Amino acid sequence: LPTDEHGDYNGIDLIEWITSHPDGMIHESIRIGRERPGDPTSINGLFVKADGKPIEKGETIAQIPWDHIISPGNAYRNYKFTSCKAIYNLAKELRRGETSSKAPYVKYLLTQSSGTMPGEFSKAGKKFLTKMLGGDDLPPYEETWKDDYERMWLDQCAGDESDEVERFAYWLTSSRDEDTLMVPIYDMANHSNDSTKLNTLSYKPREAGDVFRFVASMRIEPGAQVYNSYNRCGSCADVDHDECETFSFYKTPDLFVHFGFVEDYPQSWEFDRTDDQTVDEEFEFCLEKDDKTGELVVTWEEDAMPDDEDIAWVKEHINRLGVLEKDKERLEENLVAKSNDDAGAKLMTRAEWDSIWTYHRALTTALNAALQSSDASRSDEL
Ligand SMILES: C[S@@+](CC[C@H](N)C(=O)[O-])C[C@H]1O[C@@H](n2cnc3c(N)ncnc32)[C@H](O)[C@@H]1O
Repeated sequence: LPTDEHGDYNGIDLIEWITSHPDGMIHESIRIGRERPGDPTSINGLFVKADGKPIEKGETIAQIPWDHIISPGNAYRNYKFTSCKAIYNLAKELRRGETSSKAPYVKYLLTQSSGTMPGEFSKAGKKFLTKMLGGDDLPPYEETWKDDYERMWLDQCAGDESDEVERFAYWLTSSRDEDTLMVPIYDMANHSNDSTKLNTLSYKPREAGDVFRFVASMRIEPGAQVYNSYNRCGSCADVDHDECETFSFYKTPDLFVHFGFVEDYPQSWEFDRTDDQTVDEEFEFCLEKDDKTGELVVTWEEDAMPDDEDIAWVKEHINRLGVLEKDKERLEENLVAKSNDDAGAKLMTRAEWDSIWTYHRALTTALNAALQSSDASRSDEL
């Protein structure tokens, strides 16, 4: 793959391929690469060149022709969110590799690592995540993550369990597609819902054959990162409906399931104390960080405040998560494989371990913030 002076992928081949099509366009100020060029620990994404012109509000960042998108073909409908055909088509292109008509994109996709989503974890990783969640007590709830691949791909799409390319394609679409479309360049934008950072809007093709457009929703300064929202217009978003062309109601735990990372603030949480569907036991809130004080602020969904039983349950989980953390060193010794090849039924990879503990921190923080906020509003009522 083409690289910059630091040896980081720079997407020049992708940009040339897209702009060589009459309908293709990439803003001249766009840079593909690492957040901190040359630092392999920093994330890959889309940026405005430090020495480039700003991208003005309303300007097109990227326009991707239909032929350059991996899609379900004529079966595409812009209101459909899943498609077996799309995943089969992606697997077909991945197999073609260099000979694919979409080779610059396919070659980049083939460099992506697998195993980052909880549903892809080793048996030991899944088991420990389940333990951390108190069985099926805390989100993400098991039915949303544990057997996703088996239910969605093997059962619903009649996928082949022994086909590693199909498996890779399935997980790639989980973390990169936009409602059944794999869209080059656009899929390099990382996620943020921070209103000072989220700087784009996206417009899907109305029908097969149309282009995909990615547009600046505010001026983006040289050096800044271009962000997309992976759960735009969800419950914590306070946005104009015109901005909900692409949308999702995923909450923070769902992003962890589908993308393998814990989003920064603002976050959205929903806890369901019982699995009895006939009783309304959920409580849900948005969690934001106050820019000035740095304090966390909880905003409760209307009619979704916790009651006394919920609060006792929250305390129990905070306590349980704390006890687990005290045992971290011993658990690490017993559960983390020295090399990824040793991961399996008994041992998990280092990356799985780290990811589970990042999520543990996020859960503990969210539960503590909920507890404090509920205590504060109760004492206000007295
Ligand atoms: C659509 S891709 C975005 C581009 C990707 N970073 C790349 O290198 O090609 C989605 C993946 O990027 C990563 N990602 C996106 N936004 C992130 C964020 N705010 N924090 C951490 N990782 C993020 C996650 O691994 C996610 O599964």
